[in-house]
Amino acid sequence: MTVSVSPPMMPAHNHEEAQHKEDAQTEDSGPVSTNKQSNWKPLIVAALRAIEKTLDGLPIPAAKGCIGLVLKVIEAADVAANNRDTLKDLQEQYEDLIEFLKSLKMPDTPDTVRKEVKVFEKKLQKLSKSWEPCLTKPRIWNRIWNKIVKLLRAHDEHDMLNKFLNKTNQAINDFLLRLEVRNCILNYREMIKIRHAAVISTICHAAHASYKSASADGGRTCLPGTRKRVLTTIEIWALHPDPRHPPIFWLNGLAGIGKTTIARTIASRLDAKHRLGGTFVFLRADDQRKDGNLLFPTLALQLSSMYPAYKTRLAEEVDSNPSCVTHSPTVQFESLIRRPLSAVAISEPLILILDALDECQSNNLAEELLSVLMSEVKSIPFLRVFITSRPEGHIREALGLGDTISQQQTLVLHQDMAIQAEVEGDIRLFLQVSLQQIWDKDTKHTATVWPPSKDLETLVHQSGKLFIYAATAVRFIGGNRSLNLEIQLQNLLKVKRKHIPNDNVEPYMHLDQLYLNILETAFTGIPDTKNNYYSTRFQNIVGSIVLMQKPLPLEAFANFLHKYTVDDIKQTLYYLHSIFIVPDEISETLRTYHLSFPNFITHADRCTNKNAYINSQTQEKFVFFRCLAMIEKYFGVTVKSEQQHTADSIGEDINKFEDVIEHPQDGDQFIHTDYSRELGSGPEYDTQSDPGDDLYEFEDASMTAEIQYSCNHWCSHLINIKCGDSETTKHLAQFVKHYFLKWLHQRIHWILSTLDGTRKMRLAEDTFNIMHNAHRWLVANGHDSRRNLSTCQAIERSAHNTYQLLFPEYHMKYRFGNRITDPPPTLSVERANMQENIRVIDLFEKWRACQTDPLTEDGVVAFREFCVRELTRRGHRDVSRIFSKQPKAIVGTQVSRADRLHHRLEQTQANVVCPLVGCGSQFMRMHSLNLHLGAHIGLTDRYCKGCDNYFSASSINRHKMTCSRKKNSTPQEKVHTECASLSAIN
Ligand SMILES: Nc1ncnc2c1ncn2[C@@H]1O[C@H](COP(=O)(O)OP(=O)(O)OP(=O)(O)O)[C@@H](O)[C@H]1O
Repeated sequence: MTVSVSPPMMPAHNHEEAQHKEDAQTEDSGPVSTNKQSNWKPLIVAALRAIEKTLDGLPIPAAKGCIGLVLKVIEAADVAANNRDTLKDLQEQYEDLIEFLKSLKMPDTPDTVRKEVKVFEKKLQKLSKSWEPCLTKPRIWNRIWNKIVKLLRAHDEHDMLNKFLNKTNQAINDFLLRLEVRNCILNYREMIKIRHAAVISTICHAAHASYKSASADGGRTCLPGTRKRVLTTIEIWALHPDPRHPPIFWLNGLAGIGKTTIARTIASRLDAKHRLGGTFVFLRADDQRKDGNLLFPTLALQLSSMYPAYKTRLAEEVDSNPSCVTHSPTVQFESLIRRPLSAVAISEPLILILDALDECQSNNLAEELLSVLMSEVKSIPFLRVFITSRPEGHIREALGLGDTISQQQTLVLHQDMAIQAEVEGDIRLFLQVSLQQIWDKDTKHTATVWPPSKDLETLVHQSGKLFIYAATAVRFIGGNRSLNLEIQLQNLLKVKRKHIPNDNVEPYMHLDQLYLNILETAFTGIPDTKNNYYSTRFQNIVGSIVLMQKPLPLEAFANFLHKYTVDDIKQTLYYLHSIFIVPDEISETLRTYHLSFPNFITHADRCTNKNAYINSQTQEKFVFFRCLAMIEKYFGVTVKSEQQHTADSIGEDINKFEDVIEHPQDGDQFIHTDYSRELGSGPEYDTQSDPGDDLYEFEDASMTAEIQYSCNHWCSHLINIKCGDSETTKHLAQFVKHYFLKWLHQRIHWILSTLDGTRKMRLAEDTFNIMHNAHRWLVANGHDSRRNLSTCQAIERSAHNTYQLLFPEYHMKYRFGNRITDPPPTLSVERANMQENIRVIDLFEKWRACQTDPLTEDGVVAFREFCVRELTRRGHRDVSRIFSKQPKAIVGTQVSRADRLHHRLEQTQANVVCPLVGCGSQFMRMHSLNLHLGAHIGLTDRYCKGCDNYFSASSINRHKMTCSRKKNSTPQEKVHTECASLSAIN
């Protein structure tokens, strides 16, 4: 901002100005004389004009001419005086303007405004320069001549000044207009940005799927100097400049051979070159990372952080069709990857990485993802996909389809001769570097080379070309500082005959030996008898860790096991630090380093140590019983307050629901299933719909981690137990009789109180899968036992009633045992609309983002209009019907009974405060605030299908009674359930 405008672009500079002052002094010698002059002047002019008129027609032309001249001189003097005033005003205006422009040069002025100020200043300068010569007086030093010239030029100067004034005003107007337009554009852009950010934030994704997220071994990449050939091959493929180069690269190999480490190294190298589009590292122990449905949404989010144009297009796509995020992989790819990518001009390779695809929850889904990639990626130039997995049959099959030669490149780590020749050297280097580091750190004898080359060679040989061996060996030798390095090394080197399993063949023979060696150290000094305290403790602790569906924090795990303390667990795992990550903090999770260990220890052929071998049948039963015990403990003690809460939030219908289950009525539409036809005779569990597998676990802050685990996973342990086990059947029957309904109520409450539509459906689906699978397990036991039959019937009845409660319009179509994934589309639309209604907080946040003033009563009205606009834009039907006539007053808001109750309950522990000025109501949950805000703007979002009307939260209950009286002919519950279920959603 170096340009400056000088105000005196007028001719009245310096001496001129002085001259003016002098003139003014001589002309106006004081207030009195001025007054006199101004009083006399019109009289004189009038007299002269009268004389001029009387001289008309008289033969004295000179006299008339003289009078005319005098009149002209007087007029010119007036114009000149006016010019002086105008000039003065202009000067003042310029000075003001310059002051104002100066104030706009402050550091906090937005760049756009600075730009406009600069342009405006330049314009003013130009103006001043162009007019200065015209207004400058000739320098004549004679005062009389000066005055004469001034009088002669008075009219011209007047015109010039007028033009100048006009031009200046025009410049000012231009400046203001440009500022306003720029501001509007900025606001608009900002709003679009906020809107896009809000849309993108709704995309369901796996938060920790990127290669940068923490992993079990600290996210290590290949040790420099190792895997040179593999890395080069992959990099050449990835960065090949031909856009038609095979777009898919599949790296496969045995467990623990080092695929993930290679993928991570490639990812970090491509990332450094800005060629990495996104990564998804599948992991079976993580609910989101095992979910293939989240692959494309997660990659899309990662791509959007790379390309702004992609982000904009992605937001538009999701905004116009929000369901595309949860649709089939084909639709997801089209809407989330292909179309947004078309907004980006990709002229260099862009790589997506899918690591450990074999850990995707469902084989079918993995195949579907691969087939989408195989058919779609080739049509996007430069887009490439790098996939790693174990050589599983379904992946091999899926990648074997189609024109594989032109589409994909495959590298099999354990079969490629060149790589196999190199791997020994890599493992040697890895062992050498890692063990030497441990030695130097531990002993400070940095001059000694350790381990001796003979021992090193033995270790290299024993590794069997598996990196996992080398990595575990390094952890075994140096992972526990209290153990002697030499002794640990020697323990590893001794391969005992008994550790060579009978039928063990390559490739895991050496790894199994390593695990057996390590396990033996854990049993040192323990009597070799079966069922002693230590081996039972080992079985229960290690068995639970390897069989549980997801790792628990250390303390929660101890609580889950109940009879073992944190110290017991640490003691048991003391010598197993190379296999398990045992955290120091009890709040951190306890887990295995590598999946190869659970595979090993649960196979009797591989794990020949009888004390250590985990019989999965026995241990699954142990974990199942612990789950039931946890649920029993929770519902037996704490459920009372929870039930109160449930009844408040969902309405009384949950109690009616209980009645229906306990005392079925004639009107209930049960579909009595022919078990043999519907479910088959044996336990053919649908592993895809295993409750543990397809679960977005509900995290309830009132529950501890072990209780949450038990509620979510009890059935996934049940279905792994052999059918017909009488002890399990007995426990299951007890559970169904005493706690199943309470467990189901809890889940229904979760489902109904979940606002996120996808999550809601998932939770519902998982709840039905649990019921179906538990039923299947019982059916597989046969119906001969009376107890079995009644347990089966109780589960089936509960499932029907739950369906009726959740999907009242479609309960006739429900068939027990079928998947519930696809409720008819109209249902989804209606539910989506209801959810739109209640997203008051979302809307409010959005609205507040564009507001600066505090929210007054007018603000509430404006907010309500905003809601109407937004809901209409989103295609909500009958928006006008869901708002009452007047928004409620801010102070003393009448909220529903449930809100008031919440308010009262939550006064002690408020988390959120109503943001409206003068209200100040406090709530514990966003849900309650949401209801409350809805009440402020007069949202009547409770819908009754019985009479097709909307009601406010406070009047829906009253209406229910009237409505049921009107509809005597139809089953009362039907209407009530409808009202209740929808009101409960809110
Ligand atoms: N080049 C390498 N340099 C250093 N460490 C390595 C290297 N390759 C593998 N490792 C280590 O070996 C262990 C096993 O490797 P990784 O997890 O990559 O195997 P994987 O083939 O992906 O196994 P899985 O198929 O079971 O997932 C890890 O602890 C890893 O840190």
